[in-house]
Amino acid sequence: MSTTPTSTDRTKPAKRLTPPDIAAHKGQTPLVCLTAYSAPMARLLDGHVDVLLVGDSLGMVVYGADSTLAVRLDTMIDHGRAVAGASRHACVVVDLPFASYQESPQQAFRNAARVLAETGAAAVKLEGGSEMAETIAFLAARGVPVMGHVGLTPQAVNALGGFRARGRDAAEADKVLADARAVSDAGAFALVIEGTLEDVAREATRAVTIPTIGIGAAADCDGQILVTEDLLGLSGPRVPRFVKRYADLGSAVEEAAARYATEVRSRAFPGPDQLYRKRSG
Ligand SMILES: Nc1nc(=O)c2c([nH]1)NC[C@@H]1CN(c3ccc(C(=O)N[C@@H](CCC(=O)O)C(=O)O)cc3)CN21
Ligand SMILES: CC(C)C(=O)C(=O)O
Ligand SMILES: [Mg+2]
Repeated sequence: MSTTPTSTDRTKPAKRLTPPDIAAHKGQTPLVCLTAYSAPMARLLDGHVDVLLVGDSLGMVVYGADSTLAVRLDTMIDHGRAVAGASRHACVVVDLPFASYQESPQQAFRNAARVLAETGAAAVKLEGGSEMAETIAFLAARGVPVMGHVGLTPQAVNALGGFRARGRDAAEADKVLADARAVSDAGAFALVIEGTLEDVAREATRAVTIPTIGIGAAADCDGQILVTEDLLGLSGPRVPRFVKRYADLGSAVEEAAARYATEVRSRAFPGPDQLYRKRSG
């Protein structure tokens, strides 16, 4: 008897979205993108998103640093492997961390190749515009799909003087537009535009041939991304303006911890169901 495969059929591998599938979304329905750093989160999000980004924001969100600068390539690879292994539908993209690609196209290729080979992810993301065009072309020509990232580039926090929105004056607006064009022309398959004035992000989206993925950018972008912990209420009281909270899991975690603490102290936990006892009778 033959059976019709359904989306819940786990006997066949699901067709995972590829970088070319993502690129084909230019001007189509918005791309849904979220960050994931762990296997359980990847499992929960995978059926709902097109892209899972293993972002170097994990340095701030998971490891508590005040910038992304100290994140190591090995850390990105460990988290990338967890996310790629626990997902089957989304296109998994891993951020190249600070100082793992800025030195030369050769350095970028060596480290991006490790990411693809050791994680199972399909693509890397790197920050920067015209100054990274040569590197993006070098990787793209050698089998490494690249997602770009312009506007507010957190790895340049020291050069930018803080996590502040870009494109506020004419010179900055021109720079973001030129960067977006350079990344697209260099052969990136998609482009994150972060923390950029709405008009500028909208114009950049019109100016490039690849999908733009906004975060604090514009609803007109070809997709949107947020840090998952931010929208779940798990990343602290102060979040960037561009975050919308869709749940308050922080409060749920605190309430669960408080109930557990009460039950341990009163010896209500563990109860009979949580203990190994000889069968009676
Ligand atoms: N949890 C988290 N969410 C993020 O979106 C995120 C990270 N971490 N870490 C890496 C980068 C850093 N990002 C940030 C961090 C802070 C602001 C921020 O505080 N912005 C202020 C405006 C500051 C100003 O203009 O002076 C804001 O109110 O949005 C923005 C982006 C975005 N990325
Ligand atoms: C916020 C996204 C775009 C990112 O680069 C990250 O999570 O590191
Ligand atoms: Mg990042």
